Amino acid sequence: MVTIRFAIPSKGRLLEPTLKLLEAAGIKPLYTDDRALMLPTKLDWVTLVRLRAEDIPSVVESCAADLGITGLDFVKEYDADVEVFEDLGFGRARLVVAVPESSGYERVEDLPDGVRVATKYVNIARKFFEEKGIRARIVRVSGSTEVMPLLGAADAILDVVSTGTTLAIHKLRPIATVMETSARLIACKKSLQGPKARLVTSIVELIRSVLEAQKKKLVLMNVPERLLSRVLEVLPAMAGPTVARIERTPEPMVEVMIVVDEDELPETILAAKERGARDIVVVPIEKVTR
Ligand SMILES: Nc1ncnc2c1ncn2[C@@H]1O[C@H](COP(=O)(O)OP(=O)(O)OP(=O)(O)O)[C@@H](O)[C@H]1O
Ligand SMILES: O=P(O)(O)OC[C@H]1O[C@H](OP(=O)(O)OP(=O)(O)O)[C@H](O)[C@@H]1O
Ligand SMILES: [Mg+2]
Repeated sequence: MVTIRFAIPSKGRLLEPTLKLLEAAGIKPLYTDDRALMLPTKLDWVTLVRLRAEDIPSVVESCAADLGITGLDFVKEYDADVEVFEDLGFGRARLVVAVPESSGYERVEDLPDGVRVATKYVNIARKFFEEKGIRARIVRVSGSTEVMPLLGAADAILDVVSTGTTLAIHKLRPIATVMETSARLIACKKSLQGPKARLVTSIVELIRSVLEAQKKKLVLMNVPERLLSRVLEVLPAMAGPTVARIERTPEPMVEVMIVVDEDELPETILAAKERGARDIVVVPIEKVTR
């Protein structure tokens, strides 16, 4: 039997949202065991492999795992030649260069040659400073980066920022954004051809169907039949809506059912209500398969 290996982060920020996404897509581990690094799933042709997020790009590049979920930052850091699919909507952050508030540096261009930059993104950092024409000395760390300037072990850092709290606590100020990152689904290019292609593609589709569903809601509303055409005017112009007659009401009523993008939801509901829709119910959608 052809089987697929799917690499997922073994810990940290990406772990929970990854498991939630996979579960929604129907890829659920048969059991949980913190020590087990390979986990069979309900789909007997998919095995999950638990790896450090930063090791996933190279493991997927070599096809040792066919698919993986990791941050775009690590794909870039390891310069992995993998297929990168869309944003999964979590693990969103920026990589920034930050300096001590007291340093007086305002821009990257102010940093002198020989500046010591602590980071775990050593390749991204080298490239960034090279392109800026600054001869930086990269100090490799594997965590706790923000404390390095306070210790005197570095003059600046290049690290992940989301709320900015960690920078602020350590009296650091961002002076440049190096890249935006978020969690991505990645695949080995060779697995997208050949005997595994159909299976790998079907997992990509399963995950896409969950992502697409997250952006949409099913909206149900009751509308007096005489106001129907006015309500329909303000509903998004996708395929549909479905209109069903409601039996045994004092005045003729219909139920209108439509799928609406989350972004358009508030205006759609308000406008429909203004034109006479009532009992508006919004229902989450699990999957959208086309
Ligand atoms: N504060 C944050 N907000 C959003 N995403 C983040 C944040 N910190 C890290 N990430 C992203 O999470 C992914 C995993 O990062 P990392 O390997 O540092 O693991 P972690 O979740 O921080 O756990 P640990 O550092 O304990 O190993 C990376 O792609 C990174 O960009
Ligand atoms: O801008 P903020 O919201 O403060 O987030 C940024 C922090 O988040 C990450 O650390 P994490 O919490 O993953 O801990 P770690 O240092 O163990 O990786 C990252 O390394 C930063 O330190
Ligand atoms: Mg971290």
